[in-house]
Amino acid sequence: MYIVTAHEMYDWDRKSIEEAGMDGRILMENAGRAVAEQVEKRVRNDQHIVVLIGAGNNGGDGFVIARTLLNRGYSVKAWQLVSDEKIKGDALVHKQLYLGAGFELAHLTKVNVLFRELDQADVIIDAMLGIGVYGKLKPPFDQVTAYANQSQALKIAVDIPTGVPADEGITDFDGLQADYTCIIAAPKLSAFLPHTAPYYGEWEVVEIGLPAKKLKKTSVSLWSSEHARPTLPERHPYSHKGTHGKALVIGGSYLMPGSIALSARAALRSGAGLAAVATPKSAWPSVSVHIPEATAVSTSEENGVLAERVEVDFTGYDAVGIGMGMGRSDASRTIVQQVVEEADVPVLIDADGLYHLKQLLDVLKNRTGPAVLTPHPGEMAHLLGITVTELLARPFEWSQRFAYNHGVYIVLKGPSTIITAPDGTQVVDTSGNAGLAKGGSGDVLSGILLALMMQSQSITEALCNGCFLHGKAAELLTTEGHSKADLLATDLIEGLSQAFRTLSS
Ligand SMILES: NC(=O)C1=CN([C@@H]2O[C@H](COP(=O)(O)OP(=O)(O)OC[C@H]3O[C@@H](n4cnc5c(N)ncnc54)[C@H](OP(=O)(O)O)[C@@H]3O)[C@@H](O)[C@H]2O)[C@@H](O)CC1
Ligand SMILES: Nc1ncnc2c1ncn2[C@@H]1O[C@H](COP(=O)(O)OP(=O)(O)O)[C@@H](O)[C@H]1O
Ligand SMILES: [K+]
Repeated sequence: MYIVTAHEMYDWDRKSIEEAGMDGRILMENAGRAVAEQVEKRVRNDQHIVVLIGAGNNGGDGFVIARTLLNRGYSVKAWQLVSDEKIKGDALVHKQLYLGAGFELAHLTKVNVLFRELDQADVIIDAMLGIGVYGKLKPPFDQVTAYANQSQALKIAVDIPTGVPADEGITDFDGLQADYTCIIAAPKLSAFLPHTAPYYGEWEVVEIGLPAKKLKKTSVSLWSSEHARPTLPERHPYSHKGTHGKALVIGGSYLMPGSIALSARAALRSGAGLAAVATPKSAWPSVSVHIPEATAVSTSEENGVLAERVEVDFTGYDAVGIGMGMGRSDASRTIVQQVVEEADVPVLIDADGLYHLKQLLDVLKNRTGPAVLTPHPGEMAHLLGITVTELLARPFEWSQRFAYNHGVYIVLKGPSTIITAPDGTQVVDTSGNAGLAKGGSGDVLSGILLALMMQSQSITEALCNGCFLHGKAAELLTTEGHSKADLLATDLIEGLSQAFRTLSS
C-alpha cells in the first residue's frame, strides 16, 4: 500500500477523473458510503450521531455519510458549519441529494447551540476539513474542534482529523483528537509522524474506486504481512549452516556485555547459520553464558572496551554488525573505522557505532559495500547535527536526504519505523507496540536484521521483514502471556519463533 502526500492524493484524484473518466460525484458517494459502513461497525442505532460538515469535499463526504446513515435508520443530526455559498461543486451536489431525500440540515449560527447538541451526542463524525487544510484553524472550526476534543463522545474523523496536516513539516496546528479515522483511498504521511499520528486514533483505509493504475508510484509504502510472507527466507531441505550466512557482531564491553549477547542470540534465532562475537575478553564469559552457540574472535581491550583493530578477515563473514554496547572511547572508534573501510560485506551499524560514525562520514561515503544504519531518533539527530524535534518534524525528508547523500540504508526506529534505501525509496513498518520501549529492544532488532540481510534477495526486503518480525514478536507476546510493561528484550528473542511460525503458516 502506498503512503501519499496531499499533492499525490490530489494528483491521483485528478488523473482518475481527467484520464480514466471517473466522476467526482461517484467518488464522493463511494467515499461517504465506505465511511458509513465503518461507522455502522462501531455505532448502535440507539446512539445519537452528530455529523459536522465543512466547506470542502471533506464536508461533501459528510453529506453522503449523514444521508446513508439516516436511510439505514440511525439517529443523525447533520450540521453545516459554513455559509451556503461556500458549499460548491460535488459537495453541493451531495448537499442537494441530502436535502432532496427529505432530511433536515442544521446551520451554524451560534456556536453555543451546536455545543448543546454536541453535549447530547454519543458519536461525532468529523467531516469538517480534510487534506485541504492549511494554517491554523479559523473560526468556527477552531472553537468547534476545541469543544469536540473535550467531549466524551466517540469521535470518528473522515479521511484525516480536522486541522491535522497531511504532510510532514508542520508542527504548529490544532487538531481534532479522533478515536478512529476512516482514511480515504491511501494513508497520508501524517498517519506515521509522532506529532500527528496520535490525532488519528485507530485508523483504517477504505477503497473508493480510484483506479490503482492512476496513482503515480510514490516513494513511500507500507509494509505488511502480505509483503513479508512471500519474501521471508526459506530453509531448503539440503541447506547447511553455511547456506544461511555467518555473521560477525562486534561490540559489548566489560560493563555492557548484554547488548552484544542479545544481538548475537537474535541473529541465530532469526536463521543465521553461524555467529561470531568480537567483544573484550573480560566481557566474553558474560556473553557466552547467554549464547553458547556463538564463537569468540580474539580482541584487544583497554579499560574493558575494545581497542585498536580487530584481527579478523572480513571476507570470512557474510555480514558484520557493529556498535552494540561497545562504548564511546576513541579506541573503539578505530574499530568502527576499520569495519567501514575494510569490510566489503554488508555492514550494520548501531548504537555506539553510530555515535562514532558522526566523525567518520567521509569514510562512509567512500565505502563500496552496503551499509545499514539503525538509529533511534536521538542517534539520527546526532548524525545530522540537528535536534530531535527538528528531525521528527520531517523524518521522511531527513532520512531520505541522509541515505541519498551517504549511499546508505537507514532504519529510523520508532512506533512507525522508516526504512530508507540509498535511492531514496522508503518503506514504513508499524508493527510492534510500547512493550518495545525498553532497553535492549534495539539490540535484538540489530541481530534480526543482520540475519535477514544474509538470507534475503534484497537488503530493503531484509530490513522490512526484520522490523516486521521484531514488531510482530512483541505483538504476539503481549497478546498472550506477557504485558507491555513486563516484556523484556530476551522475551522478544524467544518470541521470534511464534512470529516466524505465524508468518510462514
Ligand atoms: N479522490 C479524492 O481526493 C477524494 C477526496 N475526498 C475528500 O475531499 C477532501 C479534500 O477536499 P478539499 O480539497 O475540498 O479540502 P477540504 O479539506 O475538504 O477543505 C477545504 C476547505 O477548507 C477550508 N480551510 C482550509 N484551511 C482552513 C483552516 N485552517 N481553517 C478553516 N478553514 C480552512 C478552505 O477554505 P478557503 O481556503 O476556501 O477559505 C476550503 O473551503 C479529502 O480529505 C476527502 O475527505 C472524497 O470526497 C473523495 C475523493
Ligand atoms: N512505543 C513503541 N511502539 C513500537 N515500537 C517501539 C516503541 N518504542 C520502541 N520501539 C521499538 O523498539 C526498538 C528500540 O530501539 P532502541 O531505542 O535502539 O533500543 P535500545 O538501544 O535500548 O536497544 C526499535 O525497534 C523501536 O522501533
Ligand atoms: K475530517
